[in-house]
Amino acid sequence: MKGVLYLEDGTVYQGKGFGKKGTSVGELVFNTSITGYQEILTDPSYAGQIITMTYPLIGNYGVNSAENESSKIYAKGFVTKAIEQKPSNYMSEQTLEEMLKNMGVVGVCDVDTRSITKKIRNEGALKCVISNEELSLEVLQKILRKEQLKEDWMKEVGTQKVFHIPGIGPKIAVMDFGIKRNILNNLKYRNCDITVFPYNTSYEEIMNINPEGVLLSNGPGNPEAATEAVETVRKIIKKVPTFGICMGHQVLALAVGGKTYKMKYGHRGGNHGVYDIKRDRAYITSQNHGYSVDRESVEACGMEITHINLNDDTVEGMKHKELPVFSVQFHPEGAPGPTDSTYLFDQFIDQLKEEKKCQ
Ligand SMILES: NC(=O)CC[C@H](N)C(=O)O
Repeated sequence: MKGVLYLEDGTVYQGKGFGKKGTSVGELVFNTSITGYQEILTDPSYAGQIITMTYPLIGNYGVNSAENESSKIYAKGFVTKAIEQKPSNYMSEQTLEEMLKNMGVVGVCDVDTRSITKKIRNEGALKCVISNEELSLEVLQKILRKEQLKEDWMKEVGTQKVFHIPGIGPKIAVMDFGIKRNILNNLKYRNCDITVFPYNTSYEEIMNINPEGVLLSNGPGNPEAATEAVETVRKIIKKVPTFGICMGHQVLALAVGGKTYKMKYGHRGGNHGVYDIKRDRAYITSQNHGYSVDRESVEACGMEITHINLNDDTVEGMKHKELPVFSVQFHPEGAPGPTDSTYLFDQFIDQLKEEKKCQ
């Protein structure tokens, strides 16, 4: 089966097809992780995107459903140099190709992923059509032109119904913009009593459960499209300690009156150095975002910068100067090592205890 990527600037990459037979349009991005392809694919924050892995050998330890970050793949396509068909891992249940077929994702391999990455780095994330259906370039071009990229994915990928995970610890309300399972696991591990709310839940409904803390999740799309959530978060942070992760961090920035912007090609990978200013420590972090918070805009709205990206100095974390409200752009639950930056979940829980003492 042949496979092809056709980019909006007319560039064509031809290779082999794998996964589901089909054609789809998305934003072409690259991820620099060496492992974690399964967590990457099932991270809902990739909705609408076509993921190119820069590491050439993908699929070598197979797939184990316990590692999924959600029950679906929201990405539109997957691109790798080589895909391993005979994984070696006693926990593997299926090959990556089988997973992509079962979950309906189009794959292309045997293309020069270094050249694709260079292209994205030079020109920014590009609109692209991925296909393994052997269509002509004219047809692909038409499909590419016809389809618009969506920006408000966060409104549909999260839970559609409120659900509760009982616990004996602090009562946490989660605003779900497309949450990764491991964020919930980190709260469960700390015994939290968790209620997860769909996008568009009103401030009143969230406050009805009397939460001790609110967690703003990760999620796909442009944070500026999450207008309803921004309004709700604006009210919440005045009343309840809040912790934002990735999209949650960006929504918080907008809620305090700051700005976000689209980066040229974003940060996606398990190897991004981040400096924690207060702890005077650097952490290797897991990341997946295409937007970023504008530093001056949030500093002018009562926020203090707590974390900085060591590659490009962008904002990686912030906290409110007066309220118990903080956030990070990277994924503390995505620890590339065993627990690297999970101290942030402890910081959140400690803050709730402090607040309780003061009441
Ligand atoms: N992982 C996330 O929450 C991503 C946030 C946002 N969609 C971005 O790309 O910047």
